[in-house]
Amino acid sequence: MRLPHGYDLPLPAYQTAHAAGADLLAAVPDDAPLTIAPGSRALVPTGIAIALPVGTEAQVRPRSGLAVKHGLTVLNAPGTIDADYRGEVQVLLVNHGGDPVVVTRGMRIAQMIVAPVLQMVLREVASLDETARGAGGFGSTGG
Ligand SMILES: O=c1ccn([C@H]2C[C@H](O)[C@@H](COP(=O)(O)OP(=O)(O)OP(=O)(O)O)O2)c(=O)[nH]1
Repeated sequence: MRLPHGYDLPLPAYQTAHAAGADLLAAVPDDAPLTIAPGSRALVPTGIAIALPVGTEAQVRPRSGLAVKHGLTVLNAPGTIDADYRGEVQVLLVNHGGDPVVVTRGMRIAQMIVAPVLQMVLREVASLDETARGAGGFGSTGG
């Protein structure tokens, strides 16, 4: 689904045949680009909402090019889009560079990866002795 302010933008797309992530576009207004000052963060709209298959998530990850060129990355990377979330996908950008970064409409700001999810079913035990391994770690096998 495209939200009203995202209508004229292309949908996120894979840039190569086997790319893991589809690039997310900034859906800031044409006449109101967003300037992110050094050390600041901004929640950037993408104009899209998605319905993921049950048993999957989408991860919002940084684009390496923006990180190396501008110090721009995703603050909460990887951002988690839950399968039952139906709101707008947003990208929390942070500017770790020394110069302000201007985010314009349609700029490829991050990438979205769909991945499988397993939910835990936790079972409480009274003691670690009930488990085959116990608490051994940090070289306990002699390595
Ligand atoms: O980078 C992100 C991360 C999350 N979300 C949306 C989708 C996700 O399903 C929802 C909640 O995210 P999360 O569980 O990480 O946030 P929370 O702080 O635990 O919020 P909530 O209390 O709403 O679960 O916000 C985004 O649009 N972009």
